[in-house]
Amino acid sequence: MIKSDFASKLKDPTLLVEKAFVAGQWITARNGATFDVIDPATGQKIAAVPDLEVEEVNSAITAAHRAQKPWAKLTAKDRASSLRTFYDLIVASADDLAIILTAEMGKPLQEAKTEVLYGAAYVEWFAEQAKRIDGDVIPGYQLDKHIFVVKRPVGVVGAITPWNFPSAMLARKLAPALAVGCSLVAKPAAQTPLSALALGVLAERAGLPSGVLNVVTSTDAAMVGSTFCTSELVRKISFTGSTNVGRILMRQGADQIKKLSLELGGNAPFIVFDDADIDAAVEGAVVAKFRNAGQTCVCANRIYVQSGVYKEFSEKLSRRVSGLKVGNGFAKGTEIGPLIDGNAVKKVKEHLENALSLGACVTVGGKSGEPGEQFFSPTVLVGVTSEMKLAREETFGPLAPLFSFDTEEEVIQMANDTEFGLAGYFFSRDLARIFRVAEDLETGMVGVNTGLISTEMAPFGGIKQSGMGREGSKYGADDYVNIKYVCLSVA
Ligand SMILES: NC(=O)C1=CN([C@@H]2O[C@H](COP(=O)(O)OP(=O)(O)OC[C@H]3O[C@@H](n4cnc5c(N)ncnc54)[C@H](OP(=O)(O)O)[C@@H]3O)[C@@H](O)[C@H]2O)C=CC1
Ligand SMILES: O=C(O)CCCC(=O)O
Repeated sequence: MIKSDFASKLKDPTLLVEKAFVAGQWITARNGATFDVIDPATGQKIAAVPDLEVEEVNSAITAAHRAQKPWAKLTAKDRASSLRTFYDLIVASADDLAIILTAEMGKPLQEAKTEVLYGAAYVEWFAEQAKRIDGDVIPGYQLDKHIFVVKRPVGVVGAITPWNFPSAMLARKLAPALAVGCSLVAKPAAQTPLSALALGVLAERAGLPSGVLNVVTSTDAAMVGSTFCTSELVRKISFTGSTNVGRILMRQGADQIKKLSLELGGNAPFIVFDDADIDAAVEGAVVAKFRNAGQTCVCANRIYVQSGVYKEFSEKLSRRVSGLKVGNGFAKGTEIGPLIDGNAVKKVKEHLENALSLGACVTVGGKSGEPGEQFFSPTVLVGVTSEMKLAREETFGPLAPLFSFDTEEEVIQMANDTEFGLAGYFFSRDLARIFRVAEDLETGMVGVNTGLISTEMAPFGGIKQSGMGREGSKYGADDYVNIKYVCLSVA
């Protein structure tokens, strides 16, 4: 049983479950194995969930397969109505879901609530879109030929989600999948299974038929991934996480030409031109860099500042960052929570030390271990160059490195000099430049004069090694349907 403090804060304690959700049943592992969920702020165990094995993952896939066709046979309006009920339940439980999220992942409570509502917005959006999975009629190539285009659900979807957005990343996969008539088996990150299980509770309450949504928990992510990829019943994998694991899934899915959506790592450039509103650029940089303590795939990883405003921008950003409050996500006013684990802290330290050894200087931050082992103070680095590790690798932590540049041409070349292409940001007031740079950045998403681009209404996704497919918007359903054309001969 859970005895942690956070559990006593819940208005509805039944949202906190320590069982997996398979075929409409809340199950333990057949061999009784469990694994611990740890609060990254305190290092304390907060729950233990089943450590499922391959047989149980296959049971979930079979259940999803059994449930899928009857679910797809419902009218779009009926599916929309179930999703709308699910959305209403998520919103009604947002405070509790945020508490669970902060406890397992560490982000500040207010940010956790924002994430829960952001995820819910995908459910609402796709409840609306469910009724708009329109086909087409194309003029025939002969007088008797009539060409109808219909969109059919791909079938069972295997979804693998990361720890950094444990609620929203699952919501934005399950919402389009269920809206178009797919069923889904979700595997949340082992570090953050509780938010996904809580969504399972609400899906059940919303009356989603058994097996339409399953949540399997396991420490053997490689087993779950390969089971999804090799099962003939799973027709599509939707993954958010590291580029490395994305590659593994692509290789494993190759034999069956598995349909894939991959939302992978980024190395986002954030550019401040001489003509920018510097105060707005500072605010944009704080959001783009320090949201979720820098643990977001769209976080600014490389901040390029034109030489004429470098001093002003670095001073203003350093001042602003020095005011950010670091602490336990449950503490009032906390803006930066802990990093997810010791490896995350190690990576930030490594990037920092490498940059310092090559000549960079810290203007603010640079310290770890306060108020706990997994905390890292928000840091600004000046004198950064492209030889440093942080220019090539995603830091995934609260480290803001400031590069200097002189010309637009030079910065576009620097910004695009990466195998990643997820998000890019820039600040400028020159309209012609805005169009040029927005077109020239090799990324799937561009924020102009803003550091926040995430919304359920826009197509989220990357190019190059940042992945394939889009989540959200009217395009988001495309990844979950097959296009079929019917050629009808009526003379
Ligand atoms: N695009 C993004 O949003 C994210 C990017 N990242 C990047 O990746 C780095 C490492 O983070 P990490 O959490 O290790 O990311 P991973 O890619 O390892 O984890 C993401 C998800 O994939 C699962 N997974 C791990 N290995 C496999 C496998 N062989 N087959 C199938 N699924 C697998 C994980 O399970 P489990 O947790 O149980 O191991 C988790 O559910 C970060 O520092 C960051 O740079 C990380 C998270 C999100
Ligand atoms: O880091 C991620 O994988 C998700 C990005 C969150 C968002 O802004 O949608």
